Amino acid sequence: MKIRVATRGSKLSLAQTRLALEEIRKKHPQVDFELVIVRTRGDVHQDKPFTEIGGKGLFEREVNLAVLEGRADVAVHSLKDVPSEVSPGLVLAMTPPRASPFDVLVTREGAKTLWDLPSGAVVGSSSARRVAMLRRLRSDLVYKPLRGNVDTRLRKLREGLYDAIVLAEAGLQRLGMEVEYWRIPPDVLPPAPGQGIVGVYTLYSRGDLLPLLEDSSHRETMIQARAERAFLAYAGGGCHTPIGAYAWVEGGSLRIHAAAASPDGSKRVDVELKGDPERPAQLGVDAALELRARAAAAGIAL
Ligand SMILES: NCc1[nH]cc(CCC(=O)O)c1CC(=O)O
Repeated sequence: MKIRVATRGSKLSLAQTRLALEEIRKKHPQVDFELVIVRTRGDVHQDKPFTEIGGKGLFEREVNLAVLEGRADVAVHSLKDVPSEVSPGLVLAMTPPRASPFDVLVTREGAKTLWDLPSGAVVGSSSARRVAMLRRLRSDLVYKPLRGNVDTRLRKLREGLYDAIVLAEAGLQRLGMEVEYWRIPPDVLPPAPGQGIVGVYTLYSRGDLLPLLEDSSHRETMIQARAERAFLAYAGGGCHTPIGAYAWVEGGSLRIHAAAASPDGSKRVDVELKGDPERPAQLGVDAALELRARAAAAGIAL
């Protein structure tokens, strides 16, 4: 049996895709894979703002098109980059074990904390979530947009364009980068829903593939993925709303922490709930509705 795998061709995408395929192969050594590398508009225009080339999630949709058009059987994504409404017809069928869900601060001097940066220091990030949540604690720092792949971002830091940058720990781990950093506690900066999770998507109708994918999937990661994705779908955040959520299993129950902030960081609301690991989507929805109510009461527009 051969599975055609649609993926972006960046170093990080290929590392993530390889990880997912290795996980499937552990259970199903007879399966062969063929990569279908999709060169998306996001790979061609690295430096333009998202809004100019079609908005967040566009590149993932271009990869999904290969599945929808029958040029591939599955599509592999970094879950946090998949828009809240996934392309119609596709289901999340498999996730390898999650890497770190957390964000890290990399400064030019190494592993310095947010509180070690001098007033006026320039922090690079294009994420509304990262900027708003950090601005809340350090409104005296200067936040500047920063795009590009992980290598590019680290290069811009080394070149002195920034004093510090914020990255996903998962990206650094998967690329095997040896950089010193400070892991930002999740209560300071709640992760993006799905951060650190790789998702393998296929069509609902692929009854021939779904069982094979499902039994290669890492159970706890899939529970986290379902809770965080349901949260995202119901939180109603546009791509520029600073929201974060992280679900984890602890002592037999499923927990979720979610937060929303105003873009300038002046307001923030948090929600922590416990639920049944057998019903992860329910917990995600509950957390989203509770967060929306608290955000509305605090005057934060979601
Ligand atoms: N938006 C870019 C992106 N998409 C996925 C990752 C790696 C982390 C992950 O797999 O969630 C990154 C890099 C980053 O945010 O620093």
